[in-house]
Amino acid sequence: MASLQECLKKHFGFDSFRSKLQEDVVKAVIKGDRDVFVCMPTGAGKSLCYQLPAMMSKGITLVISPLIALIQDQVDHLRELNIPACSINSKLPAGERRMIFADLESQSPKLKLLYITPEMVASPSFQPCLTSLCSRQLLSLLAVDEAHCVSQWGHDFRPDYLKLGRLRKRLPGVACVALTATAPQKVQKDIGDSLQLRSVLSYTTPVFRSNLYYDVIFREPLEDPYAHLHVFVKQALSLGAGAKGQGCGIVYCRTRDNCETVAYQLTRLGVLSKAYHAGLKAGDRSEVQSDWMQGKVLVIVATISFGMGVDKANVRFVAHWNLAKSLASYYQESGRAGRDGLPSSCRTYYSPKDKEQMAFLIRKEVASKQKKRGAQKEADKAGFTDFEAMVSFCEQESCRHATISKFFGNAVPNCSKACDYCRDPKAVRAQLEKGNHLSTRIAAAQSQGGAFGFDRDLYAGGRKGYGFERHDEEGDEEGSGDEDPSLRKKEFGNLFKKQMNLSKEDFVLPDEDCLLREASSRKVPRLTVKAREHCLSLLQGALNDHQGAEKTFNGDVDSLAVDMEYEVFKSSKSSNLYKAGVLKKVRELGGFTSASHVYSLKRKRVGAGLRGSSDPFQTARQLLQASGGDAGPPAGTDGGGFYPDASGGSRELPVTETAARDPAGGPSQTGPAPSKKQQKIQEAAKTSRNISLYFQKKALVAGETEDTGSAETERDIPPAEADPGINDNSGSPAESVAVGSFSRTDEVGEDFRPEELEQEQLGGKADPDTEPRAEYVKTHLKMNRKHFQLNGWVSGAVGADPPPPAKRSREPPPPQDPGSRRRVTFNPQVQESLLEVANEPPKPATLKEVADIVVHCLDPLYKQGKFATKELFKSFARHLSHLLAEGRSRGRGQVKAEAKALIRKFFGGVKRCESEADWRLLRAPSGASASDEKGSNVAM
Ligand SMILES: Nc1ncnc2c1ncn2[C@@H]1O[C@H](COP(=O)(O)OP(=O)(O)OP(=O)(O)O)[C@@H](O)[C@H]1O
Ligand SMILES: [Zn+2]
Repeated sequence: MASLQECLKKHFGFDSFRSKLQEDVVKAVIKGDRDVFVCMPTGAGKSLCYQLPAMMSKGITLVISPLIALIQDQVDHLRELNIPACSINSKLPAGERRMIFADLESQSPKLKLLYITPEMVASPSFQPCLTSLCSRQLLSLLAVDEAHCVSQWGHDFRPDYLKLGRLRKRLPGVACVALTATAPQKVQKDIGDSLQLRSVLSYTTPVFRSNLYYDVIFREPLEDPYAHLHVFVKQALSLGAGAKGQGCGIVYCRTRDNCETVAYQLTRLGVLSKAYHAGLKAGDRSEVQSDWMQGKVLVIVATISFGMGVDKANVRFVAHWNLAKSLASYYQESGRAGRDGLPSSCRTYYSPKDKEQMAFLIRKEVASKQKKRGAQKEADKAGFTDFEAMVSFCEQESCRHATISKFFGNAVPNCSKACDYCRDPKAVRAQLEKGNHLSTRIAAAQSQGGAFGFDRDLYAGGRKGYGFERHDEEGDEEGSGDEDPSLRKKEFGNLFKKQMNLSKEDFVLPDEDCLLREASSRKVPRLTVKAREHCLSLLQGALNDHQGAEKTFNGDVDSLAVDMEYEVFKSSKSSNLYKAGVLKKVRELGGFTSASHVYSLKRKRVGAGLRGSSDPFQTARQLLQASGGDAGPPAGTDGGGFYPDASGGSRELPVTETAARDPAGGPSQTGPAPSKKQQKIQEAAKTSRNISLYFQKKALVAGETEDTGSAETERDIPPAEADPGINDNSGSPAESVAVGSFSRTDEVGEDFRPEELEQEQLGGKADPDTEPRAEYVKTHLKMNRKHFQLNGWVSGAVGADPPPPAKRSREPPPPQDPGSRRRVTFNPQVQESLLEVANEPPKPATLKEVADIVVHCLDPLYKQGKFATKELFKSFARHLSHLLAEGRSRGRGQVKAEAKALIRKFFGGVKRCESEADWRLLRAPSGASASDEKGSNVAM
């Protein structure tokens, strides 16, 4: 029999093991007399720990992996190496499936590795196969990848992983290897218990990485946080005067908007940075990633969706602009720095507001988990405790490395001034004291419950614990389409009536964990905390339904709810006004939509990820027909310099006693290049033709060329045939806007917004380009009409025939023009409220709104041929929007005036825009009104 080394070379093309630890694990697994637990960082080569033994054993290795996409990566990779690997999954065409089963049932199956999800392994259809393999002793090893998913304490808990315990019982003679990159102590214990690991050999890499310098900066007290970040980036990348600079960096943000803004600001300050998030088209995303990988872009500003599988050695810093959701994830994300072993920095910008928002999101996530699987208190605490650990990391006066090591059950390391506390404890204290109001709150909260007042009983109570039932989420759960909208209206109305009947003295102070801003303010007469919380939950639900795309945590959208509520609260003088304001926002977001809308989004979302993609397992046929391919020797990977301190060792301890783990771990995704299927997933999530697309990539740098993939973005805009009114600007880069604009003024009323179309797209709307287009438009119109009717909870016109369409205009309606809402007969009280809203000082325009305005203003000029290319038009629109949105709060009217003024100014200087350099000198308006501007050579 060939030696271990020979097999390593023959099958995988590696000359040696990546580390002693890897070699030890492989040997232990091959020996097979004990179960093995492996905790090694991402990219350290865990897969080989079962793949090599699989190739050296007689039978088949069953690999459990949580995601089809991850499985596909692995299977693809193995096939490239000419290794017989396959997966059985629900997406497999019947023919392929039959062939795989036939092979498994044959006397000597060709397959060596069979990848399967925990759901599939527990499914009745797989049982006969499993039994047959067992009874013929053809199962040589059970490998459980991403084993932390088994733990309710782990952030990626997957209930189906719990079924593996039962599976284990059915395979008494088969050794098991459990692998993870993320395992705090209690997770390790769970893994051992749940998988019923026996006499476990534990192999782990210590978490401490001496080359990483950790620090925490309180963001709020900073005068100019972006400038602060910029200084940090320059230092980390050695970009000082005269210095050549080295390496690159990652800034993590929670929201897409933050990504865009931070990237813009850093670029503006001189460090070329690009945003990376799920709102970008797949092509743009891989371009950004590849530019960053190649060093063309120094800083990637990303949501957490970036980084899995990215294996770049010279990341000199990882900064968190927003708080990570747990210490485990923070460690994992920050651990992407310094993989070459050179000194690197990990910084968190901490903000109490961030903390509140994150707590809010976690609570929401927990509530939704509870809704799905019933109360599981222990599990639900995990999110909070892990988050509390993250907060403590930021707020404690102690060594950051020590905090991390303890969290993962390691001994306290010798930090040697590799953190801000060990370097300068006084400065850390001073910073904490500066955030004094914060500490006071924490102290109060801690005296009641956990840090931040996470009253566990309350959380365990789920949505009820939140104060009252949140019907806004019920429809989603049922997905049945038979939800009665009047219930919502009634609930809302009753609540208000009840709350408003309370006397002043009845004002109930907010709970400690109340997320409302200025929660105890009595500014609005008769508006109670409870009513505000209810409104917050409505906004939150609407935002979630509206946005829906970024799956990782979905934090992006939900966190806005708190701000939105506060915005309405701040600007409301009466509770009626407040109520109208909230409803308006909910409606704008497409809230109170019919359950059928909710259903359609759900369906599409599933479709986006899993349906309609080219079958990733097509090559199974070839494989089983032994055509194999001629992959030749595998691409070797240089293993050098990876985690210089990644030493570890085997200890003959039960997992429960193990102290250990990884640097930089995380849910795995092998290979940096996104797989075909992942690209499919990304693509489905991308196709936003909303105006926000104009902002979703680069373009922040003057002189930078624009990708032409935008044509793709627009290809699936519903065509004009559905209604001639849509047609009037076909071919224009702003056609997406036109669809929305048309719709607003069409019979469905002014509520049909381009954002809704975007939502459909982001939510993975069943390919509009395969759906008959007229049907597509019709569906939207119908849906919107229903939504509008539901919104008309005070309307006498619900169900009434729509009046003839208003004159079509390509301009959006004035933002708060009550007259434009002609279709619904409002209850006078609310009508009055809306009028009051209209008289309120203008709301500050969001970047999206600014963009919308800018494109509307620019579109005619594009049509007049004032831009050499469509890309220039878009790039200019982005630039202008950022200029106008930059740090200033003005209403839409003012923004529009300023936009027009700037455009006039610009075209006062150039006849036709030929290059990005043309607008290099264009500056944000300094309060000059449109009428002040002169010299325009364009009519607007
Ligand atoms: N002995 C080795 N020599 C060189 N390269 C290796 C060796 N073992 C593994 N690798 C390579 O290291 C890379 C990372 O390996 P792998 O994907 O198994 O990491 P992992 O620990 O499973 O990470 P994750 O946590 O993402 O699952 C792969 O490209 C793999 O081919
Ligand atoms: Zn320290």
